[in-house]
Amino acid sequence: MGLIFAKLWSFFCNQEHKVIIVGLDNAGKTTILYQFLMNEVVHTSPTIGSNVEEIVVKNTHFLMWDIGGQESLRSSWNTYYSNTEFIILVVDSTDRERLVISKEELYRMLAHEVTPHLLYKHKEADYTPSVFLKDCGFPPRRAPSSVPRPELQTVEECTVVISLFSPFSPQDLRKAAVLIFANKQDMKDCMSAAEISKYLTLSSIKDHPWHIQSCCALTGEG
Ligand SMILES: Nc1nc2c(ncn2[C@@H]2O[C@H](COP(=O)(O)OP(=O)(O)OP(=O)(O)O)[C@@H](O)[C@H]2O)c(=O)[nH]1
Ligand SMILES: [Mg+2]
Repeated sequence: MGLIFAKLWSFFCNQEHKVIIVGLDNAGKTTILYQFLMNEVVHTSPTIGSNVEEIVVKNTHFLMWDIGGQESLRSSWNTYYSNTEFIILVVDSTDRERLVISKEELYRMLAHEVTPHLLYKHKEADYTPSVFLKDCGFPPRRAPSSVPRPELQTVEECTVVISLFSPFSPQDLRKAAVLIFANKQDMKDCMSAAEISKYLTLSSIKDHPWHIQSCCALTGEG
């Protein structure tokens, strides 16, 4: 009996938690990732695609995805959403001009779900369930290839189909907690976490746990 509990305990303790690190280009995401991993500042160049690292904190494993923040890459952030438990949004606290874009990206992300355009596309002949599931953010290996194309009319029907094929919810970020890093606090004239929180209207976020933290990725403070 004790052995079973021990096994269950180790199974849950060793579970991997998926974290995505998002934010505009130059916000400091990659610097933060490697500060977490190595307690060091690494030389970075703009991330094309993503970096992924596993970080273990007190026997809890986190799979951290650092996703490139350039404008052309932001439309593919949603391909990283499936099974995400934590979102880290990194904001460059000196970048007042683009805080509005960070805000737009934050709310676009939180509103992400199976959108009607997927349903519309589904009516096209070559839009197979595997393509549909892939568009919903599931890895290709989870998408069944041999099942016939179901006739889906509503978001609810899609949700049922997806729940049959995948353990994940199509609204992948629905339960994700959000941590906002107000980075570059070492810089003169940077905005405080309180200012950023107010501008991003974080208090209006009711359906996700969230927290804002000021930090400096260069020193590891915060
Ligand atoms: N002063 C200061 N500079 C920082 C801080 N964090 C990151 N930087 C610098 O900001 C620049 C961009 O950092 P990155 O970590 O590459 O930014 P990123 O968010 O990964 O950018 P993309 O990969 O293009 O999305 C680098 O020159 C970093 O050294 C910080 O806390 N303070
Ligand atoms: Mg980067």
